[in-house]
Amino acid sequence: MTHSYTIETFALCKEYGSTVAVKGLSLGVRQGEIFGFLGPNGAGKTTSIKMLLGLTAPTSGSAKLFNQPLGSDENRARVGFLPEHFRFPTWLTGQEFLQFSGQLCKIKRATLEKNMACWLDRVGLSEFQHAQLRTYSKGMLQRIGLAQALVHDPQLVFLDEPTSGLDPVGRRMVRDIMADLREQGKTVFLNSHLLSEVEIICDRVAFIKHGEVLRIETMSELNQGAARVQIQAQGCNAEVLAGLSRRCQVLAAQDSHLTLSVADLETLPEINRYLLENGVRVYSITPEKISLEDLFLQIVGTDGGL
Ligand SMILES: Nc1ncnc2c1ncn2[C@@H]1O[C@H](COP(=O)(O)OP(=O)(O)OP(=O)(O)O)[C@@H](O)[C@H]1O
Repeated sequence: MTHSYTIETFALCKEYGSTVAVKGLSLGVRQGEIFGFLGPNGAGKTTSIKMLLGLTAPTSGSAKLFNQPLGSDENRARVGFLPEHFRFPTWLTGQEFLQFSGQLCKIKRATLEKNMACWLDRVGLSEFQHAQLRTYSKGMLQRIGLAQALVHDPQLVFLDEPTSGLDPVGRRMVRDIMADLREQGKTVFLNSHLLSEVEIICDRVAFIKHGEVLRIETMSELNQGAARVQIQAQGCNAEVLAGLSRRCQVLAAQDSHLTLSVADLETLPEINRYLLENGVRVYSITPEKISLEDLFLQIVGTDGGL
């Protein structure tokens, strides 16, 4: 199956003096996916986004957005960006701010008017559109920042910690917006430390550390893949345990409690059948999915990135 890549990077590097912020980043982000970009503090996530946006030049390597070199004028209007630390023009009202952002992308006035009303409503700020941004709360600024990233109807949006400062309702709103964008065939590049949210919404995730991609995972495969399994059963003798070990990894076996590690949840029916055929009385089989947080710590380590 061929994929059309919205983002492709080829050994992208960025050095600041002796600091290597990004070290040979190579990845492809497909059109219509929500791609999570995960890594510890200082891993090079923001620097990578800045290079992709043409805000800072790579030291070496290259990248393409929509099959065009970085920084092309044409791409600028196709891309939206919500930075982590936005310096908002606080003297503007919410509406003026969206108008200004939309005008920078040179979209037609009538389209901009329509999009502004739509996004102000979607982020729950219609009522506050005529108030200056200086009067907005942290969460309201985050909401208007998101509307700003989307008001020109971009094909690709970079969201850097979009839910920081948002209440649970706001977080759900951001997730729903991302899901809608995907539905419309748009691409979302999400930089977030909130792994419980990433887990729910992303299609694929890249783990980076010290400016390098350590691993790329497909979330659906992760959800169906390896798991730890707790089994309550009676009658498991040494012979049965030896047979089990040929089918999966037996992590612990105590009295009537077994802990197994399986490479694929698909092996569970076979394990159940094997136990029953050998006279074991099975009371429960409970798979425990490996959380994205566990995987993050496993791949990136617990030492942090700094
Ligand atoms: N303008 C700069 N000048 C010098 N060093 C920089 C600059 N910007 C980033 N760095 C360094 O590059 C490395 C990567 O920083 P970056 O901000 O990309 O990390 P990050 O993954 O976004 O981190 P966080 O999760 O903390 O936001 C860090 O070591 C940082 O100190």
